[in-house]
This record gives sequence, structure tokens and C-alpha cells, in this order.
Amino acid sequence: MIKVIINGSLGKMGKVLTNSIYEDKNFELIAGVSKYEKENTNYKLYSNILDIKEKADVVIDFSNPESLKDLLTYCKNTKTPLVIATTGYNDDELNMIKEASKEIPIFHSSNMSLGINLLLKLVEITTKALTNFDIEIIEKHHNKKVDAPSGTALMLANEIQKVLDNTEFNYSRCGKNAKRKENEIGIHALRGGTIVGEHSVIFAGTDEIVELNHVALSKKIFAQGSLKAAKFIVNKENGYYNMKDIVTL
Ligand SMILES: NC(=O)C1=CN([C@@H]2O[C@H](COP(=O)(O)OP(=O)(O)OC[C@H]3O[C@@H](n4cnc5c(N)ncnc54)[C@H](OP(=O)(O)O)[C@@H]3O)[C@@H](O)[C@H]2O)C=CC1
Ligand SMILES: O=C(O)C1=N[C@H](C(=O)O)C[C@H](O)C1
Repeated sequence: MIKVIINGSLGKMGKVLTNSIYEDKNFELIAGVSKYEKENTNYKLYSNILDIKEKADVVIDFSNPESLKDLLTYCKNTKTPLVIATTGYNDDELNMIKEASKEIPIFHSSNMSLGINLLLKLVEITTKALTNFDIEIIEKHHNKKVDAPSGTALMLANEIQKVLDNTEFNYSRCGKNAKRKENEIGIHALRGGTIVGEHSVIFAGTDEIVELNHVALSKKIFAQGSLKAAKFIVNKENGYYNMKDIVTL
């Protein structure tokens, strides 16, 4: 039985993950962390991860970049492997995660679904094949999402940039002189209703278009992906791991 702490347990993803854990006999939820919200829960609820006394086998994080410092401190002090699913980190925070992975095993992915990780591979292949095509990314999410663009859109853009290294990201095309530059990757965020998560990468050439899409139909896929990541990371050496380490393509 793998003992889990959820950081962000009363958030939208935290609640879906809680149910996935209750449905899976390989996992036990021993504590959760919620900074502001309070509810009666079947597990011990804390408002700060640093107050937790129980020892877990893994911490799964679906929260907010603001909680990163305490999260890393707790996992390093207690030598607990960590799965990070939160998005919206800046470069300094991403470096903090990489530094911490020298002391504990960390699995980090902005998208825990199988499909997006196949899409990353398809995007790499398509970018190599369709030279001189204009590439634009469109992501769509629910109206409660805090960060934009999505972590997944940035992962896709970074994958393209690994192939086309002289490109730059354009997040805000708008105005009288907003003509597309040749080396741009446009990244566009749409927000509305309860859209779970949709990502399209559009390769537009002269007289032809190739479009690669992924649509998440339920948050459950992210929760189940994070549990797969948790199973993978519990007995690993210190280091920085991602979906490429568990998905065979
Ligand atoms: N990698 C992936 O596959 C996926 C990643 N995500 C990412 O997961 C994160 C959470 O998403 P979602 O559940 O929809 O968001 P919610 O806003 O519903 O939940 C956020 C959670 O984080 C907690 N939180 C917010 N601020 C702080 C803080 N300063 N310190 C500690 N805890 C804090 C909230 O606590 P409280 O309840 O007290 O407000 C809440 O529990 C987002 O970054 C999202 O992009 C989402 C889906 C899939
Ligand atoms: O906030 C969300 O909901 C999601 N966030 C992730 C992201 O920013 O890419 C993954 C997924 O699309 C849902």
C-alpha cells in the first residue's frame, strides 16, 4: 500500500484525485493540505504541509506555485518522493525544482495524460517534417484556471523550440502592427465554462494545414496519470523524472 499526501487536496484536482485513491486499493490517503478551504474529510487535513507529522511514501501536488517553497522543504526534510502536477511556475521556481531533485526523486509534468505525451512526440516529428510552416498553439480551459498559457501549451512550444531553436513565443498578437513574424510560435489561451483541457498545434503552410489535437474529457485522466507517476517514483533514486520515463512510444 502506497501512503499518499495530497498538496491541494480540496482543489478541483485534489478532490478528483482523492476519489481515484479511494477507488484504488494500492493507495492510501493519509493526509491532505488545503491553505484556505476547510471541510470535514475522511483524511487528516492540514493548512500547511510543514505541520504534517505522518510519514508518507509520496506527496502528490496539484496546488499553486506559491506553495512550492514549503512543499520542497517538507519533501527534502522528510526524504519523501514528490509528484508535481502544478503549472504556472517561473524560471526561478523551475530551477528550485531541479535543484531539489538532487536530494529527492521528483516527477514533474504539466500534463499527466497519456494522449498529450503522444502529442508531444507527434509535434516533434511534424515540426521536423514540415519545414517553413507557421506553427500556432491554441489551448482551451475552464473559466477558473489561474495561469495562462497552460503548462501543456508551454511544454508543446518547448518541444517545437528544441527542433527550431531560432524561434520566439508570441502570446499577445493584437493591434495595428501585429503582423506575424516568420520565426514566431503563436500561443493563444481561451477560457470558458467547464472545458477540461484542449490543445491544438496548427502547422499552416501554403495551401495546406496540418492540425494535431488533444481533448481531455475528464479530470480523472490527470488524477490516474499522477497515481501512475507516484507508483513509478516511490522507489527511485534522487533525480528529475517526467512522462517520457514512463510512457513507451
Ligand atoms: N499536470 C496535470 O496533468 C494537471 C495540472 N493541473 C494543475 O494543477 C493545479 C491545481 O489545479 P486545480 O485543482 O484545478 O486548481 P484549484 O484552484 O481548484 O485548486 C488549487 C489548490 O491549491 C491550493 N492553494 C492555492 N494557493 C495556495 C497556496 N498559496 N499555498 C498552498 N496551497 C494553495 C488551494 O487551496 P485552498 O483549497 O485552500 O484554496 C487548492 O487546494 C493548477 O496549477 C493546474 O494547472 C490541473 C490539471 C491537470
Ligand atoms: O488547470 C487545468 O485544469 C489544467 N492544467 C494543466 C495545464 O496547465 O496544462 C493540464 C490540463 O490541461 C488541465
